[in-house]
Amino acid sequence: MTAREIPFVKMNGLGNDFVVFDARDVSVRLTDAQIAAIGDRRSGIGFDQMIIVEKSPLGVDAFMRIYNRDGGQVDACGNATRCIGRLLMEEKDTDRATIETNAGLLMAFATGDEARVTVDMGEPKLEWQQIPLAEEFRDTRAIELQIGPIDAPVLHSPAVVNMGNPHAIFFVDDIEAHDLERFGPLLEHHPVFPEHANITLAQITGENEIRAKVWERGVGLTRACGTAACATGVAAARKRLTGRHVTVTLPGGPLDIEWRESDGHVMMTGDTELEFFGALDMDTLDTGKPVWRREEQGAA
Ligand SMILES: N[C@@H](CCC[C@H](N)C(=O)O)C(=O)O
Repeated sequence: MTAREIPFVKMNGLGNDFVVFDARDVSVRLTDAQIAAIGDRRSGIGFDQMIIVEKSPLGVDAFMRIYNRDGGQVDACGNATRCIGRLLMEEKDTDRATIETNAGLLMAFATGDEARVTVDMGEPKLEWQQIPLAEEFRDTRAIELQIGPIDAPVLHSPAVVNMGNPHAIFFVDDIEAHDLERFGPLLEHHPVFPEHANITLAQITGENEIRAKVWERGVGLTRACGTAACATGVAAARKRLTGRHVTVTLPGGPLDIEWRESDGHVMMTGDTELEFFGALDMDTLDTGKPVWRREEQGAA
């Protein structure tokens, strides 16, 4: 490793993938353009989110900073929380870790299978100001949207939930019958969402079984979105479409979501994958084609 290289780990949760930098002992500061260059799947390393692990100001195991592929910083990422929880638990050789985020403190728990991690994602926020929405809606189980170019009436009344980030969930009969790639960007930027929103299509497929696909704010279609799965579980239970313990199956695989009765917290359990270790040449970041390499010995 040369002086200007920084190590990274490539991980994913159900195919929602991350480049993770450890900035606990070195400073990693990147511009929006540099983040977008690293995230580009053709000319960079490629990721849905970039994660920077920092020292926790509150003194817990670590602080997790999250960036979408467009370079925007966001407060929550469920799949990354499981991945970083796994890294921290392996590092400390313990069965739990506490992660500070801009959305609060999150706890990760080992399950006995090193790749499978449970995370306490905290309580969902359900008031219109907390989503946030631009205008008052008393009942966030279904809000009426005015959307010109989208013709299907079913796509006008999503449930909205904040899981540390804003989500709109449209319950439909068949998630394949709607072109999420076409209307995802319109809904993400709808004026009712002043901070934009992650857009989910959800289909009830059985008792406590949901299929979903997600257009992520700042990214686009992803293989999975952990906070969207949590928000979908909460919304389905609030609408009495399911109970409080569901399996949400995304294109990348299933997540077990339980909205606990005892304290209102959302528990999420699912797989993580450590893809490879690598090193990034910091001197090439502004060329638009960052140079990086895999570390052979790290491959898992
Ligand atoms: N993939 C994530 C969510 C990442 C942030 C999201 N795109 C946003 O802008 O809020 C997850 O697994 O939760």
